Parts: sequence; C-alpha cells; structure tokens
Amino acid sequence: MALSGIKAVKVVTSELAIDTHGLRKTYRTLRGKRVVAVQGLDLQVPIGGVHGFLGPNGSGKTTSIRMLLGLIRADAGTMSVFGRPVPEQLPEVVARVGAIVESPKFFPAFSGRRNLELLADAIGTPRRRVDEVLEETALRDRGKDRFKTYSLGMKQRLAIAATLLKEPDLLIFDEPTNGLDPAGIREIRETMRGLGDQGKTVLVSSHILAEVEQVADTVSIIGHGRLLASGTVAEVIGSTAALTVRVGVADLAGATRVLTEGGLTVRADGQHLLVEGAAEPAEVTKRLAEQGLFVSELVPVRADLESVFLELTAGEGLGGDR
Ligand SMILES: Nc1ncnc2c1ncn2[C@@H]1O[C@H](COP(=O)(O)OP(=O)(O)OP(=O)(O)O)[C@@H](O)[C@H]1O
Repeated sequence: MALSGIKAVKVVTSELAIDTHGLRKTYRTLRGKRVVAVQGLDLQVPIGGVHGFLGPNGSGKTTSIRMLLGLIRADAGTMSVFGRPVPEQLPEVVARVGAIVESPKFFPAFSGRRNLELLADAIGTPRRRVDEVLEETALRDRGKDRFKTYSLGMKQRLAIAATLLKEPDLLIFDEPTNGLDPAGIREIRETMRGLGDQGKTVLVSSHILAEVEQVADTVSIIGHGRLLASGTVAEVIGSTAALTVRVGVADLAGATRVLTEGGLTVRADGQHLLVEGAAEPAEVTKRLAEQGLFVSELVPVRADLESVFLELTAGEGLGGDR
C-alpha cells in the first residue's frame, strides 16, 4: 500500500496523563560509542482509556518509559504526569502511577493471594484490595495456588494485580505480552481493556501492533526515538494511509491501462483491481467511464493499522550513532 507522508495527529485534549516535549536520551556504551535512544520525543497520552505506545525493537520505548518513571535521567526535554513536571514533582504523583517495567519478583512457594497479601501489608493497603485485584485480573479462582504453578500469562497478570493494589490512575506496561502464548496475550488484553473501561489510563508499549490494535483507544507510533504518528486508531489510519478502492470491471487489462496512464497505482486482486492514489472513489469511476469502461463494483478498502505501522516504521528500529 502506498502511504502518503508522515503526519502526527495531535490529540486534542486539555487533560493529559502524560505529556512530553523534546525528550532526549543518549547512552554511552562501554566502548564509548554514543547511542541516541530518544531524540526529541513529543508524547501525549490522554486521561482515560488504553494508549498503545508502538515502535519497532530499539525505537526507544523502554528508555522513554524509564525516563517518565524517574528511573533514568533525560538529557533534554520536558515531561509531565497528570500536569506535574517530572522528575521534579514525581513524588507528588507517584502514588497515582503503577508500572511494570521488569518482571517483579514473587515468592514461588507462596500462593498468588499470599504474595499479594504480603505486598498489601508492606504498602499499607487494606487486605480487601487483594480480593478486588484478583477479581480484576481474572485470578480469583487460582489465587490460592502456588505462584510457581502459574502459567506465564498468570504470572504477568499477578504482576498487574500487584500494581493495582494501590489503586493507581495511570498504569504503564512495557511489553506486557512478551513471551506469552495467544491465550495469555488475550487475557492481558482483556485485563487492560477492563482497566481502560474503568476510566484508568493504561500506557502499553509493544512492537507487535496486532496485540495492541484491538485494545487501544489511542496510539503513538515512534521510530528512532521520535513520534511518527499519534491519535485515535482511526485518525492514524485515516491521516496516513492513502485511499485504496477495490474495483470490479469486465475489462481488467483496459481498466489497468486507463488508470495507470491517469497516474494511479493499480494491482490485480483476483477478478478485481486494487487502485491507489485517487483523491476519492468517484475519480476512478469517472476516469473509466470516460473511456467507455463501466464499473460493476467499487469498494473503498479500509487500511489497517498494521500496514500503517509497517510503512511508517520501515527502516526504523535499532538505534545507533546518530
Ligand atoms: N543502557 C544502555 N546502554 C546503551 N544503549 C542502550 C541502553 N539501553 C538501551 N540502549 C539502546 O537504545 C536504543 C533504544 O532502546 P530501548 O530499549 O529504549 O528501545 P525499545 O523500543 O524499548 O526496544 P525493545 O522493544 O527492544 O525493548 C537501542 O538502540 C538500544 O540498544
């Protein structure tokens, strides 16, 4: 699919859970090489719902998240969480933020419930929250089983349950479905959707768009540590993807010639043609009709986010000297 230029659709909202401008981070490797991991990232995450933070491996997602959480320092740029500048005022918002950046450690011989009870006691959260978070992560029935008997997906959901104990408003999950089987991925997705539906803000990073597309209300796509596109899934597709129409016409060869001569891109698709580059579907009908070719079918083809993602991030990926 041909895609027109790179555009960022600004999220129009006065209330942002996360807002970064010009965020930048360069690492220095042991051999003294400079790696620009994040270079001028503007990230806006609206309050409420699931926001997919998407980019190929090495595009700077984890680095950005670690800066937001105050785990590493930014070289330049500004960040705020719920309107509070971070890291300066992170202590004031930290209670509202729950994150899983690395797999948390649980006691393997204790049940999931016992692990959560210990954590709840440690952070001064009432024990009743343990039942609630087990319910929210669909672990209630397995809560009494030992952690070491859990599947990877259940372990990951227990990690989410642990972050939910303190009732955060913003949840940050870095590649939460890594290594999970399809059933595990689906369960995490459902958990995230449930949290988004409760009005919580979920920022979920992934390099596998299909895992996030179904659950995200809004997305930001990054490459080489820069924002490539952002907005609702529909906006990002609409702003980036060129219009494609599937055309039914008796004379496929004749129609291909007419449309190609008219500057459009034409591909065969069985007994149909896929035509790209038209400003609107009617342009295709008009061009063909002018040459005595009549269209039996004309259907705009919806681009999917996967195609947009692949196109935007083509050639992106591993950071390096820049
Ligand atoms: N501690 C570090 N020292 C040197 N380079 C690093 C360090 N951490 C990350 N990088 C490099 O910075 C770039 C961005 O990495 P980062 O982990 O933020 O990307 P990512 O999008 O989260 O990728 P992935 O999905 O693979 O985790 C990569 O080129 C990576 O190799």
